[in-house]
Amino acid sequence: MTTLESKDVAVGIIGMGEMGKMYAERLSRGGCKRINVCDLPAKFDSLVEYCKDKEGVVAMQDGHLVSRESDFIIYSVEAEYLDGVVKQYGPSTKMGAIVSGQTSVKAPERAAFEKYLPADVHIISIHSLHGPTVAPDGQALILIQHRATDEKMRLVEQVLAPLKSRYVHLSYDEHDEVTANTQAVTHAAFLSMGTAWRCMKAFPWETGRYVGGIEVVKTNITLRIYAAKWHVYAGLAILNPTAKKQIHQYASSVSDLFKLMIEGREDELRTRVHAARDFVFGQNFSGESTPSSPTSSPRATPSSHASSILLSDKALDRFSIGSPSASEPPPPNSQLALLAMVDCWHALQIRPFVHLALAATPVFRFWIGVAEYLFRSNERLEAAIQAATRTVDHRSDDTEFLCAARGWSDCVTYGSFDAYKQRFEETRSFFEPRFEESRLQNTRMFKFLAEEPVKP
Ligand SMILES: NC(=O)C1=CN([C@@H]2O[C@H](COP(=O)(O)OP(=O)(O)OC[C@H]3O[C@@H](n4cnc5c(N)ncnc54)[C@H](OP(=O)(O)O)[C@@H]3O)[C@@H](O)[C@H]2O)C=CC1
Ligand SMILES: O=C(O)C(=O)Cc1ccc(O)cc1
Repeated sequence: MTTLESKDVAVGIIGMGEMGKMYAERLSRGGCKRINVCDLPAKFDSLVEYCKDKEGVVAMQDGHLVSRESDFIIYSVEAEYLDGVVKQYGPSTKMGAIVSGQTSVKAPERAAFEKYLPADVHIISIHSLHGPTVAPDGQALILIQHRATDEKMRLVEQVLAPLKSRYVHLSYDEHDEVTANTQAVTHAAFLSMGTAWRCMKAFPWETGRYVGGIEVVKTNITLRIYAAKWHVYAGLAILNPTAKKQIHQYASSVSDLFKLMIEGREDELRTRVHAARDFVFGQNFSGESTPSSPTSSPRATPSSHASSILLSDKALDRFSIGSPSASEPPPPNSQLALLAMVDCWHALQIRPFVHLALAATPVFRFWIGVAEYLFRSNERLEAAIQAATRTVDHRSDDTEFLCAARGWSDCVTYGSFDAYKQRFEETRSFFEPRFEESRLQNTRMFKFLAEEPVKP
């Protein structure tokens, strides 16, 4: 049998949604000679129209035809439907082909592949750690060599080279653990902020309370998530068993800290927040550090937090949306969402900077960046702790935030896609009139992040 060279590999894509299209376009522009694609048979005519001006991209009626004619087949469908789609088309896979999946959660993908694919095909899964509107260049692309020779692995690396992504080799289990720690719990925080603001019945940048600096990141990313497809977030949270645990801990951290806040237990709050800070950011994180807390983990070594993003207020202000009318500076924010995030990482012994170096999405990079902005300054952290226990400016928002975090956690724990969709769409409708404006600012803000080197 002759060895297939990457230039002769016929790629197949089943599911021509946003990610499928992004891959087809990149591979076509990169010189891939043949890319067989399909979506649902009912959308065949529009797919033919789409393929017209794409060199080498061939529309097919269904996944049977794609599977029979392709050497490297990528399933790029909703996580919830993957099992059924692989069941349907998997048995038609060409003998000796490599089968892959783009799904954001791998446990169900692995189960479906092992169950339905013929024994004579190879399995190498993939996952681009960015959304379809972010250029893949330099972004992490996870590769999972599950049932394949090293030679097939090299072939996949060559075929995907036009994406110019940074390859990260993981196992299926490692993938799901890392993405639960990075994506799922991060999304839970932003989804909860969005729900809370919707329940407050006001755009956050118009209340005078979420203006400038890291508040800009919070509002922009929240709107970015709600403008995207709900099934992507639902799938990676509901179908990843590790994610349930992380999201539940996040809600518990929000609840624990909120109770300390409203009961005015400032010292206890400070001790807990400092312990979390010391674990995540290390005890000697800056010249302004307070003495280490007795409860801090001995495992918090400087090497575990080697990289930082170091956002600055001024850099972020220019990405604001709306025209905040507040004539006075906003009242200090209790920063419950961020305090709880770092507390959650501490409770679960998660080292976010390890994930940052390994396999971070752009959204996660921003989220660590804002956490770091708050936690690496004693002055800012102390202002948040005092605002949390001594002022009531953010109490209503924080009350809604707690309800929202619990609500998202329950929804994920119960595993209800319908409830998830309904929750998501209620908040999506609230923010929708401002999506276009925030899309423009998000594009600029993410470009800024891409150009800003992670500082050693
Ligand atoms: N969007 C993102 O940011 C990222 C997504 N991913 C993952 O990639 C996968 C695809 O996501 P994305 O492209 O965003 O989602 P989309 O909804 O845009 O695309 C999925 C496509 O698959 C189609 N489809 C469903 N069933 C079949 C079938 N039986 N045969 C052929 N096509 C079918 C869908 O049709 P219909 O809409 O009619 O159901 C849709 O067009 C998901 O698993 C997601 O988790 C990974 C990285 C990033
Ligand atoms: O960066 C994020 O977390 C996003 O929201 C975009 C995203 C969504 C799903 C993925 O599987 C990968 C990236």
